Amino acid sequence: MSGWIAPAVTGGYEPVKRVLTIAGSDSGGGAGIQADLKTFQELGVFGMSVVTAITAQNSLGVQGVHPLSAEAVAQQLDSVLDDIGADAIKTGMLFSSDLIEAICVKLEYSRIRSLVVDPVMISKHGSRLLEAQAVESMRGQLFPLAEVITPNLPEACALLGWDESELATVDQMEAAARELLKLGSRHVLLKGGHLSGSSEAVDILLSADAPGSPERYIAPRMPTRHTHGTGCTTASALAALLARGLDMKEAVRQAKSFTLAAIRAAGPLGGGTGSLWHAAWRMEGPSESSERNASEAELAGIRADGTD
Ligand SMILES: Nc1ncnc2c1ncn2[C@@H]1O[C@H](COP(=O)(O)OP(=O)(O)OP(=O)(O)O)[C@@H](O)[C@H]1O
Ligand SMILES: Cc1ncc(CO)c(N)n1
Repeated sequence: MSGWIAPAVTGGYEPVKRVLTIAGSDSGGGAGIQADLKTFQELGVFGMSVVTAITAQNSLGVQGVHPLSAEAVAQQLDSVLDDIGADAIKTGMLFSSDLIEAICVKLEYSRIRSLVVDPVMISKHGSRLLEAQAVESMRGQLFPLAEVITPNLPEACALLGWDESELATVDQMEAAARELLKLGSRHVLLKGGHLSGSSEAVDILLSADAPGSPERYIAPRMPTRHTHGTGCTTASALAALLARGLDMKEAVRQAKSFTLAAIRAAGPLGGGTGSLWHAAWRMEGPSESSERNASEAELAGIRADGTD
């Protein structure tokens, strides 16, 4: 709690929540730190950033990756956590085991409860954003600290050692979520954006409190190629909403809805995969209402099915 009361996106005044992203910079502005900070601002929390790597990146791909030293990352973390503090933290591109180890030392010490780990590995264009040998550090050291991990399908396969053909249906997604939960996080949100041949975008939430009861979140799949930054946006929205005190199921519902609105409004910036428009949710809800209630306004189109 920051002790700072400010105008809230939901109307009225609220204590300001502090949310930190630990991630890579995307020069094109669509993913990484840039997507995270835009999302935080839209969802009414105070955004902060610890940069792990600079990428030279645009809609066509990743042209360069320049990691920072573990010392530079640890120093940024100290600067933020020793003074300002954080109500939630989201991690994205962490690049190497050296960086993961340095980050885990600080996170263990800070005892942050709402840690959202987006296990970023490979960009949509196929560039490595996490060294292959760092996958083990992520699984073994970072996941047990996480409130929730948010892998996409290729990341889930890499984490479990599965072939992608073994993760091609929603039932297989539920089986994968059960295996991912064994890696030590309190929740798993397995994102189905990469599930081909489906008219729906289905995500699975599984909680350690109810490991036999997966929850399906179902949205219409937007027929667009402009999806750069969907994963970063979902995970940072989740961190912002958890910081604001929503429970996990409601936070997932609203994070998915926020991302869906941003995908719907995404456009052709550059010659390749365009980026999301993070301000879109403002236009989709009943903006005439001063009691702007995201759980109704932003949820048009999202279904949550308990499948116990
Ligand atoms: N075309 C689409 N229409 C609707 N929702 C989508 C679409 N593509 C992805 N999503 C949703 O966006 C969210 C992010 O999922 P996705 O699997 O794309 O993440 P990702 O692969 O990690 O993204 P990134 O490219 O940033 O790494 C999920 O909730 C997913 O269901
Ligand atoms: C810096 C960065 N983080 C995450 C992603 C998601 O793939 C990306 N493309 N770039």
